[in-house]
Amino acid sequence: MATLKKKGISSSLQHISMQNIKVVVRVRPITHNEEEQNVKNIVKCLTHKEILMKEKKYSFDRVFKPTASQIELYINVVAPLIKDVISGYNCTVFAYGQTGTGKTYTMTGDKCSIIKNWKEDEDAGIIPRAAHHLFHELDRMKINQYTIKVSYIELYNEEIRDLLSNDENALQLYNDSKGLKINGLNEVTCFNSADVCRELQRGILKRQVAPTLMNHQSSRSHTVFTISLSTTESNLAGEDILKYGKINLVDLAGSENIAKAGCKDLRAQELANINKSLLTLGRVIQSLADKNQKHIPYRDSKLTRILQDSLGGNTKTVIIATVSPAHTSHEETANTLEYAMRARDIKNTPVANEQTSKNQLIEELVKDIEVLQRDLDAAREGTGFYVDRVNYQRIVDAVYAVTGEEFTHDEIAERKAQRISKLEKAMHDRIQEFEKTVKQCKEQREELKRIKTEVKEKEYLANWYEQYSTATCEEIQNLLDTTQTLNNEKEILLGKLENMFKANESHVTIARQSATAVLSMVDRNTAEKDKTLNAMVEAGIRAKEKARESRSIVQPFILSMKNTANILVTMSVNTDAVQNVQECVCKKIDIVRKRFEILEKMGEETLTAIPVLMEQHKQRTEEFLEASIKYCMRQQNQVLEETVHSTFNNHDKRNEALQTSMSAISELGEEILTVTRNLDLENKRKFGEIDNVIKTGILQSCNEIEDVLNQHISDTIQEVDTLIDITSSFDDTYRKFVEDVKDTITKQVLEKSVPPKHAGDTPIRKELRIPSIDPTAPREILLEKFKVSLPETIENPEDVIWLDSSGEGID
Ligand SMILES: Nc1ncnc2c1ncn2[C@@H]1O[C@H](COP(=O)(O)OP(=O)(O)OP(=O)(O)O)[C@@H](O)[C@H]1O
Repeated sequence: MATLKKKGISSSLQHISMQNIKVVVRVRPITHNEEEQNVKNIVKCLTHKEILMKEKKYSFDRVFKPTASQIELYINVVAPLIKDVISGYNCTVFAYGQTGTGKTYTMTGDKCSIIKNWKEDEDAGIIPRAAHHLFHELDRMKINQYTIKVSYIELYNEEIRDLLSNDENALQLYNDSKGLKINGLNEVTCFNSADVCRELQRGILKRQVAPTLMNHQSSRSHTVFTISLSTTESNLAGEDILKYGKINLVDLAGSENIAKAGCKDLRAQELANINKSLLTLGRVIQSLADKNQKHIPYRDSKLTRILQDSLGGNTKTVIIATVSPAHTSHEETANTLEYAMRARDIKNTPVANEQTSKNQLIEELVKDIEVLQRDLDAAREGTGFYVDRVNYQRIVDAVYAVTGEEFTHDEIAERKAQRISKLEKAMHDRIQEFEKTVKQCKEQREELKRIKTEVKEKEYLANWYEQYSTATCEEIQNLLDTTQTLNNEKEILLGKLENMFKANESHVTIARQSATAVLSMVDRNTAEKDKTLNAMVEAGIRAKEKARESRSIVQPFILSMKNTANILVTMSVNTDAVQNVQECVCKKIDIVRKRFEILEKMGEETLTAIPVLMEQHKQRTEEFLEASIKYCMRQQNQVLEETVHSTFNNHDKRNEALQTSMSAISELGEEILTVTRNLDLENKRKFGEIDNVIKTGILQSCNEIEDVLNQHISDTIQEVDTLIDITSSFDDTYRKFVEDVKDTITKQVLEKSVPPKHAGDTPIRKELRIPSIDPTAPREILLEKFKVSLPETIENPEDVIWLDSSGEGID
């Protein structure tokens, strides 16, 4: 609801002064039509305050020549009012004049477009410019808390229509304790000047216009565009103070006579109504100007009721009288100027609206609610329309205060009846509206029911989808977890594989080093063995040489003995000679004894040397064994196995060589034995011959020599046999050692190089090479027979790759 009356006066705070309404005249330029019709200019602007028409001079607050721009008029007439509005004043600007003189042009401008700056746009009228100026000024003054609302009404045929509402029904005027109000008026909040312009454009489109002879788009109605401002500021006490101000921008319909305007029939009736409002306005102005006149006929027209406060009230008012300079409009121009001159005498008492604090406002609203509550209670208790007695008295007092008239009870009753019938009509309309609404509600309820069912279905589906998506998400999560686990396991396995590869690589390196070490040790050992064997062979050779030496020693002796025997045979009779021979034999025997002593010593040396050699060999063998086992512990993989295998092959070759050597030694021993035996036989034979020759004396010596020789030879033979046994036992020990080493290496290698078995792994099949084999022979029997050759226990024949001697598979 728009309040058109002052809320009250705070006399202690406000400076009250009477001031005349400001009246300005604007003369429009001669139009093209008028130029073509050779219309004469009868209006002359003498100064910026005086105008001359037909030798009559008129003075106004300001005169605007035809060449005056829109902005010039705005700055001089309206701009000062914007600051007043912000200060809490109500202001009104009228455009009054004959049709086609530029009222609408002045108020809104021809295009009525949204302007960017109130100082710049050439064609903009007062309303768009004022809107921009107001927002600009609030901004400049740094007032942040404000609300701007606009309303736009049209007064047409004495009916008020809301140009910002879609409702075509006429609005009712009424008075309440705070003044005149328009029931149901739409007030639109605007946040910038563009919003204001948009609302103005919307209203203009609804405005009643019709072509007349004088204006092809003549405004047939009076319009009031109101911009209301409320600001909130804190006072010194820190209290929020609300300030209100507004500006009414009034574009009146043209003031012309019916004949000139060229209106007929309905238009004539329309014009009569327009003129009624304007005539009442004229009378109100006349009455206000006449200081003796007490009754001001505001109530004679709605226009004057609405503008009551702007004419002789508390508002700051400016009237812009628009005139045509054409001689053809002489009469209307004179009327307008006269009209305007009279208006100059109207005195207003501009007072800023009372500033209310928020608390006051709340109190007022509470009071309003109480009033309404009382009316409501009264209405509930009886039939028809009831007003609370207190409220009724207030209404009567308010009417008296506004009109200055006191009504009789009959008048009041009549007015009340009128009002009641109006209210009943309104109620009837409301009931119809209510029924319509109920029907709509029912339809909407049905629709709501349908929507609810739909929503339930959708909810069910949504739940289902949610559950399904949750389950799917869980499954996906599980899959992701599984994938992650697999990835982790894969990573671990890859790591293990990598470690295995690295370990294998290092195993291969170690195995190669070990193999090299083993080979070198085997080589060393073989060299030692060769050395020992050589020493033994040398010992044998030396024994053989000793035997040969013995033989060479014995042979001359035997020859000597033979010669002696011959001598004895030939000279047996000569005792002296025999005696000499005996002496000589004795000497020879001494020599032989000495020689045998040497021989014996040599044999002893040989016997002493052999245990030393054996001990050395044993020691070296133990060292070798120890070192070999130590190295063999590091054997790790297949490469080593192959290496060892090849090593064993080489070793077998060495064994063969050893065997050959042993055979040679054995043969040598045999040879020595044979030679010794032959020597023995030869000796026996010789001694037999000597025995035959030497019958006494010498025979005993010869027997002794023979015994000594036999003993020596048998000792030598025994030594050689012992040597052979030792060699043979050494050979066995060596073979056993090699076998042990082989077993240990194989065991270690297999233990280390066989990768850990996993479930699902393909069993590793060992290669088993059988030299001569019947391919059809049962594998179990073959495995049983040859499993001793395998490095590890294998129960299943399927785990073995069967190869023949050439390495070809026989599976
Ligand atoms: N001061 C001016 N400068 C230029 N053109 C003007 C001026 N005043 C009026 N006009 C032009 O005159 C024509 C009529 O003006 P406008 O419609 O504003 O008259 P009006 O007084 O509002 O008429 P009505 O009362 O019939 O609505 C328009 O085309 C307008 O552009």
